[in-house]
Amino acid sequence: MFVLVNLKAYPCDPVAVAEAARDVADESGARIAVAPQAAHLAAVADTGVETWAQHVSPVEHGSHTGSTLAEAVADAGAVGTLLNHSENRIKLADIDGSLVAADRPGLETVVCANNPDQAAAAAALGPDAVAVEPPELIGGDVSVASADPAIVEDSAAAVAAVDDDVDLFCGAGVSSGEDVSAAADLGASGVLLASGVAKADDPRAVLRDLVSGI
Ligand SMILES: O=C(CO)COP(=O)(O)O
Repeated sequence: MFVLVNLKAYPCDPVAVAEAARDVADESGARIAVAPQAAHLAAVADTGVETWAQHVSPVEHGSHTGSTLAEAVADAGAVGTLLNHSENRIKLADIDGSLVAADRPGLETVVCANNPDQAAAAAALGPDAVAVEPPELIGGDVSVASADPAIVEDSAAAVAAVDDDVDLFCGAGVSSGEDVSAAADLGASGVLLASGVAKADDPRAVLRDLVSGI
């Protein structure tokens, strides 16, 4: 199971979380990545943790003020990017364009979706993975795997029906090893989470618990 920690715009110390994630990945052998603010990518990557961007724009080098260029996030040390997060929805054509952009410097890609139909549509665009995250459960205390197990199972089936090579991740409310195991049992091969780590008093302890069942 891949554990992808999205720091969103939370007021945590991205380097401290990254160091904890790096250490827990090293000691457990689990795959853990951290997706900080774009401005913090280099500092996070310098810790040695696997580093992801939260978004890249559907643009090439050129006159695109305010964009997040895929090559720039890769230069800063990112190896993957989220796209179409529930809090940063983009048009279908732009998801496609951002996937093309991410592919240029070889970034791995996870496209977020609200439900199985969107997961299937996202899978058709050929990302490495689709992450299903019901918006109403994001930031809450109850994991998607216990609150809505069917959405994970149905999304896994929907994605597999479109393209067997696309992985299915899930997220929203994931904060414990039990949640990660439950997600795996439902057919997910990764989890996407944020507040459980970014808002924790002791992110290292939460990360250790998250990977305890992997
Ligand atoms: O949106 C999410 C991860 O990208 C999920 O957020 P929470 O883990 O805070 O529910």
